[in-house]
Order: sequence, then C-alpha cells, then structure tokens
Amino acid sequence: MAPAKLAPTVTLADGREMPVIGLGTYTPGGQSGAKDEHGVGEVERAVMDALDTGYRHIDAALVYANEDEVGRGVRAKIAEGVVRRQDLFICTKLWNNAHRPDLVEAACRQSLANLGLDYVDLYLMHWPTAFAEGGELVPKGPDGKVLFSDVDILDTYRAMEGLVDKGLVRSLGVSNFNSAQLERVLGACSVRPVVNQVECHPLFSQRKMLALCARHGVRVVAYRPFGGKADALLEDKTIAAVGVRHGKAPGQVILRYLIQIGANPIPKSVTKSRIQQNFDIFDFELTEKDMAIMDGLNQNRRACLLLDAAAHPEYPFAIDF
Ligand SMILES: NC(=O)C1=CN([C@@H]2O[C@H](COP(=O)(O)OP(=O)(O)OC[C@H]3O[C@@H](n4cnc5c(N)ncnc54)[C@H](OP(=O)(O)O)[C@@H]3O)[C@@H](O)[C@H]2O)C=CC1
Ligand SMILES: O=C1CO[C@H](CO)[C@@H](O)[C@@H]1O
Repeated sequence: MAPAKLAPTVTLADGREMPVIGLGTYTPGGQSGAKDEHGVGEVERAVMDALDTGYRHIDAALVYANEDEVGRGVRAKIAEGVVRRQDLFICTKLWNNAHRPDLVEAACRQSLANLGLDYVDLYLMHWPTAFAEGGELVPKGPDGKVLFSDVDILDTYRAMEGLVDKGLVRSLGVSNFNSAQLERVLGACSVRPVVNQVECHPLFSQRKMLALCARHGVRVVAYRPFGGKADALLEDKTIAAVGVRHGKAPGQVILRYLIQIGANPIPKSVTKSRIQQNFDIFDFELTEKDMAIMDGLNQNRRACLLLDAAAHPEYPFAIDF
C-alpha cells in the first residue's frame, strides 16, 4: 500500500507536534456498538480505516468504554507496519469519578491497559467536575441525583502532573474548562496544559475561548464539530453553498472553517467513506468571504450541556465562556 498522505501538525506549547485533525471515538452506547462478521468492533474498524487514510491523531476516553477497541485498531496497524507508535498522537481522558489525587494514576493505568499502550500522548481532565469516587461512572443517590465530590481541580491536575514524570503521559490538557478554570490551572501548574478540548462548530464558534487560549499558548481541540444531530449543520444550505464553490461537502467546509479559526477538530465517524471525506480537506482553503459567511452562522449555542454536572459548583457553563 502506498504511504498515506498525512495531515499537517501544530506545535504544542511543550514543543510536541499534534496533527491538526483527529478521529473522534465516542459512540453513544460504547462497546455495545456493532461488530462485523469477524467480531471486529465498529470503532476498532474505524481506527484502522483512519490510520490507513492518514489520520495519526485519535481521541479516546475511559468513559467511552471502547478504549480496548481503539487500542486493538492502533496495535493492528502498528503490527502491519502501517504506522509506528512514535508517529501517533493518542489522547485519552480522566473520568470524573477518579479525580481524587490518589486515584488518578490507577485511572490512567487502567486507560493504558485498555488501550494496550505504554503511554498516551495527551491526557485530559475530561470535565472539571468531580463525581463521587468508586465504581459507578455516574454515581447516583437514591433520589436519582448525581453524587459529587469536592476534590479541587488543582489537586487533580497536580496528580496528573505526576503521570508525566512517570512517563505514562507525554502532554497534559483539560476539557470543558471555562476561562476561569483554565486560568486557575495555568496560574498554578508546573506542567502547562497544552489543550482545552471544548465544543466548537459553526453554531458555537468559541471565538472568546480561542482568543484566550491563543494568549496562553493553549490549543483548542474542537469536539462535536458537526454540532450534533439536532442542529443538522451537515444539511445547512449556507454551508452547502460554500462547499459547492470549492467542490467540497458541507462537513469538509466545517472542518476547514475550524482549522482556519485555529481550532483542531476531532470528527467522529465509523463509516469509511466519511472518515476519508473528513480527512480530504488539505487541498483547499476558505476565502475571507467564505469565512465571514461561516462566522455569520454562530449562535453561541451549545449542543453538549454536560447535564450530569449541572448542579456541581464547578459546572463550567455557568459563566460567559
Ligand atoms: N471532551 C468532551 O466532553 C467531548 C468530546 N467529544 C469527542 O469529540 C468527538 C466528535 O464529536 P461527536 O460528538 O462524536 O460528534 P461529531 O460532530 O463528530 O459527529 C459525529 C456524527 O456525524 C456523522 N458524520 C461524521 N462524518 C460525517 C460526514 N462526512 N457526513 C455525514 N455525517 C458524518 C457520524 O456518523 P457515522 O459515525 O455513522 O459515520 C456521527 O453520527 C467524539 O467522538 C469524542 O471523541 C465529543 C463530545 C464531548
Ligand atoms: O465526551 C463526551 C462525549 O459526549 C457525551 C455526550 O454528549 C459527553 O457527555 C462527553 O463529555
């Protein structure tokens, strides 16, 4: 097989390189997702298709309950000689029920065991909201309310810093942090967070977060780049019209837009043709006029509300950004 053409990379604040686009792996339902006739899970297959296509950046999380599939896909392509571990950028995330400092290393080791890898390139605090520690991913009381914990985000982050010293993790970052939470970490850390992974798409373009992150040398990784089903961005006529001028599909216009505003999208797909389409965005550029049209779609509207944490004192979306 001819070597795949790779995506450009951005240099993170710690000097490491991150491919500007990654593959998302969140499938509602996680591991229970479809398997093919050979018993290969849809996410495992998607990861293999993505690596064949040229993706080198994969976004995973413990809570997606499919790190094992991600790992199998990655290891299969390493074994085939399609990729080398050192050329990959694998991200995974610490879940809310393991924020207590003494639990952080075990949670990271669990992710590494699930993935079958010795280290990840990026480890994120998934949400800034600690849940009650222990077994359940979303622990609930008898009244059905989510049980929280009062572990401070700085204590969790400091424990994550220890993972870098131990070689389990190359870079650190956060996710779903608002401006105050991000600046608090930046003001107190010894290992700087290089990424804040947040929702970002044409309806929620995150210009303020992008500007803040740029000032601090933090990259914005754009999750839910297509805005979610309810928003039907992929069927939006304005975006489609921009695409027609470039011979590109709406999804490609959206991904290009995100990259041109300085965000790094991680579109999820388990469909080979879409995985390929989403990667085929490096042969065109949106013009200033296209960008103005796309900017005009912003409604400051989130799709991902993290409702399980809505009553948490650190709920991130209670302030402007
Ligand atoms: N940090 C956080 O809190 C969060 C992180 N994430 C991360 O971001 C990733 C992406 O976000 P996600 O919520 O999955 O949503 P996306 O915006 O990536 O949308 C995924 C959906 O779009 C479909 N799709 C993908 N490409 C195309 C295409 N070219 N044409 C038409 N349809 C397409 C997929 O279908 P199909 O798969 O069937 O092809 C799937 O239904 C996640 O997978 C996860 O890794 C997401 C949410 C929160
Ligand atoms: O990463 C994630 C994937 O999507 C979920 C549902 O919207 C989020 O809750 C979560 O943060």
